[in-house]
Amino acid sequence: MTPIPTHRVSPSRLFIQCAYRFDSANATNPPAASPTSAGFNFCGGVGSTRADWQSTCAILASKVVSQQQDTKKDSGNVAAVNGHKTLDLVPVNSNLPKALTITDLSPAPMHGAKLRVAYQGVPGAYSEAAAGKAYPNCEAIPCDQFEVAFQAVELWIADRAVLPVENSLGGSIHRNYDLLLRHRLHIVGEVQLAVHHCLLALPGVRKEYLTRVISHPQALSQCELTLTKLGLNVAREAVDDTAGAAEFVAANNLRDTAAIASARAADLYGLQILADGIQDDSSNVTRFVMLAREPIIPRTDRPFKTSIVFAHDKGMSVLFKVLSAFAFRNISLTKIESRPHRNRPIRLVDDANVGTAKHFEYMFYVDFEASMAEARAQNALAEVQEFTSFLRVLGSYPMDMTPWCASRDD
Ligand SMILES: O=C(O)C(=O)C[C@]1(C(=O)O)C=C[C@@H](O)C=C1
Repeated sequence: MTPIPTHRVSPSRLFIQCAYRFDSANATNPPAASPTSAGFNFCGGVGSTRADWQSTCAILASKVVSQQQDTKKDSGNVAAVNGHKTLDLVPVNSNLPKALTITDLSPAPMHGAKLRVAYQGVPGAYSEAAAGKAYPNCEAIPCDQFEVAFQAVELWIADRAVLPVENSLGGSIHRNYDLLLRHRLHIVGEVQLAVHHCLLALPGVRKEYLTRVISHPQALSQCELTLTKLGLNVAREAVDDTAGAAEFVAANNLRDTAAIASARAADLYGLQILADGIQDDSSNVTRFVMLAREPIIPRTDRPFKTSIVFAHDKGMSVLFKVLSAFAFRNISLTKIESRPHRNRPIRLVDDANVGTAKHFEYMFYVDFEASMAEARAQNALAEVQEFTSFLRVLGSYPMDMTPWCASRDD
């Protein structure tokens, strides 16, 4: 069997300060939670008893309601952008040149050419298709590792990176959650892609000849049951990306190995499709996020999502308190993920001199359905900061609302 090469992993570098970073190192001087625009001041410390906590929650909930009513009253020609109100005072005259707005400045730098979008994999990878869906007509730049896609943006080789974060069958792509934290890029969008896997082999090869199936680990796990149903109880080996697996089979003229990849990969690398639609569920979908060096300006005129990551040191029911900061403001959470805290994996808890218990420490990633331009989101985060030792907004970005379709031509 031809061994599968391992790829180089480049070291990480360059850190850019996050525009929305709330850092508990500055906890004595917390950032204003837009108190003037919302008529709502940041709530101070929360008492330690259950009664204290419940009454704080009740106060918060009533303030949120009155704040929402106030916002409705003074809407009119005043727009709230990131907690600041802007007035539209100039009468419209269509003959005059239109003033540039902040949103004209925030989209992609175009270099007079196509937007350059880095993705992990080689042409034919699903990440390439996601890049095309997110930015039609972009120049997709293949990268051998996720880390390299991050660096391509950090070093201005690319304008955006597109990164898979979760799949409806395989779950979260944990490595990318860790990378989001290690790098300083901002999430500026999301895109969901129907993933339709094919079993690919050299022309003339039959299923009976196969001794091995290779693909990206996510693709292998998404097709696990179907492979067994097809009688392919052969070795399954993980490689860096699906299209790379197809390319490898073709380049090495392997007649005993099949790849799981897209129909486009079959075309590109001259392979035949032995079986079509081999994902274990026809509604197999992967969610990708788009990353940029600068955040986009959050808006309120369309549905937005915000992604945060936080950690906490100690305290009772911290996770409950954090999640209720969203619940009391009717903000829906769409995702929660925990990852081991790399810098502080474990915490020792003194148990009244009897002994010490060890607790694992985590970073929590939460996605919620609100824009950072909304006072309710700003207030929720100001409150979350009270309970956490670290809080970072990874991005506030438009939700992918495109109707989902399971077809291969999606
Ligand atoms: O290997 C590819 O083609 C990829 O784009 C990566 C990836 C992933 O990481 O999940 C993307 C979508 C599919 O879920 C399978 C693999």
